[in-house]
Amino acid sequence: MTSHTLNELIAEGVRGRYVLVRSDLNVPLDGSTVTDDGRVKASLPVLKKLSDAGARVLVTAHLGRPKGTPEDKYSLKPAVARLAELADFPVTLAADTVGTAAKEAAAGLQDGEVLVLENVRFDARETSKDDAERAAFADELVSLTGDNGAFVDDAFGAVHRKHASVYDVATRLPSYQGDLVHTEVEVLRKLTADTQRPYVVVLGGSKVSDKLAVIDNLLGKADTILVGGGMLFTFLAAAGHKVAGSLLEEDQIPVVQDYLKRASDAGTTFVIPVDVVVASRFAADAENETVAADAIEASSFGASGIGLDIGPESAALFAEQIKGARTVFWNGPMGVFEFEAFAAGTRAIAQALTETEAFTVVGGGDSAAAVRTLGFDDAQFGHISTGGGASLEYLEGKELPGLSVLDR
Ligand SMILES: Nc1ncnc2c1ncn2[C@@H]1O[C@H](COP(=O)(O)OP(=O)(O)O)[C@@H](O)[C@H]1O
Ligand SMILES: O=C(OP(=O)(O)O)[C@H](O)COP(=O)(O)O
Repeated sequence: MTSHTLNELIAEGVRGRYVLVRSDLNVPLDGSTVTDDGRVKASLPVLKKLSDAGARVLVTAHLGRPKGTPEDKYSLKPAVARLAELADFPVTLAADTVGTAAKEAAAGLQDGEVLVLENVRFDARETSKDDAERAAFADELVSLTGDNGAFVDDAFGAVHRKHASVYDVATRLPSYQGDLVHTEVEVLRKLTADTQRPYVVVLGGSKVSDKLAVIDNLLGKADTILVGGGMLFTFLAAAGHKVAGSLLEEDQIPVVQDYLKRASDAGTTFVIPVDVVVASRFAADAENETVAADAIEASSFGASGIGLDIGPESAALFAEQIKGARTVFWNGPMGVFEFEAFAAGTRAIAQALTETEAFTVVGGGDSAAAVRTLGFDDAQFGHISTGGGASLEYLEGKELPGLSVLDR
């Protein structure tokens, strides 16, 4: 199956037409400062193409995980300010998503102008499991496009989400694949069609249950899974160890125990950290010490210690696996890399990826941000993907709602 492309839409003619574009502007922020603008830069080419062709562009995007109601800290303002700085075409942000402000701004849009609607997740219907609720929100988004609108999905990072702005709008408008989605899918398609072994998957980050879910389908596909970041504590707990105040999803312990049981039959080896950097509290200047992974509660911080990075022995163990691999996929920082004291594990893994002969893919908003803020260059990796969860689910072989809905 194939999707229609942005170039086809442009060839059809878009001057004066409203084109709804789903972009991924979910950038990491420090207050209102964008700490990595990778996703903004990646979203720019499609918006420019449409603007140059004279379309009236309406952009939908999310930031963070607000609870279905407006919250200033999840406003798209910083991301859109950065977009406007980088763009050589007019970009503005509507004060709401489908309310009076958005309607008025959309109605006044001129050819070649880009209007970003406020965070779609400020409306609970965006992520609702109820089809009718999502449909009602999608109808409101689509109504902003008049009677000759089109939809372009360029938000690769969100193609695994069956959300109104990703999925439902595509069932209502002529829909096209954006160039970013196209490029990302091409790289991952080649990777899955011809995976060179050993195939090592490195998992970390803080979206623990999301990432644990993908392991199910990676068993048997990956030769080795290196477990770091927030999810490592659920693995340690599954092995019977205490993890003090570290990030733990207790309800996931049986899931992990099941994975550990099935792993050897499936031909997949898990490598779990042997040491952990434990902090007195979640802060950049927290006291910290490195302890054995099975003795987190024996650190001087006792039951209140929080594991914020993998230790140096674990990093060396992981680096060795990466060096012996022929394909490496990495999603999720090994620790809280935003704090220098807890960035060493992530830095060591990034370094190992730059030194291996393997084809390397780094996926995820924060993972991409980590390699850049730690001083690495995009060119040192095979591919830096804007989507972590999305690329993992693609590699699992799962059908992604945001992609299949574009298939004709
Ligand atoms: N041990 C840990 N405890 C808490 N948070 C962690 C830990 N290790 C990593 N993180 C956090 O995980 C976040 C990134 O997670 P995630 O969103 O899953 O990654 P990505 O965006 O690359 O998919 C980072 O902000 C990092 O600080
Ligand atoms: O940041 C994102 O995904 P990622 O952390 O898996 O790379 C995407 O913007 C999707 O966000 P979501 O995981 O809140 O749906």
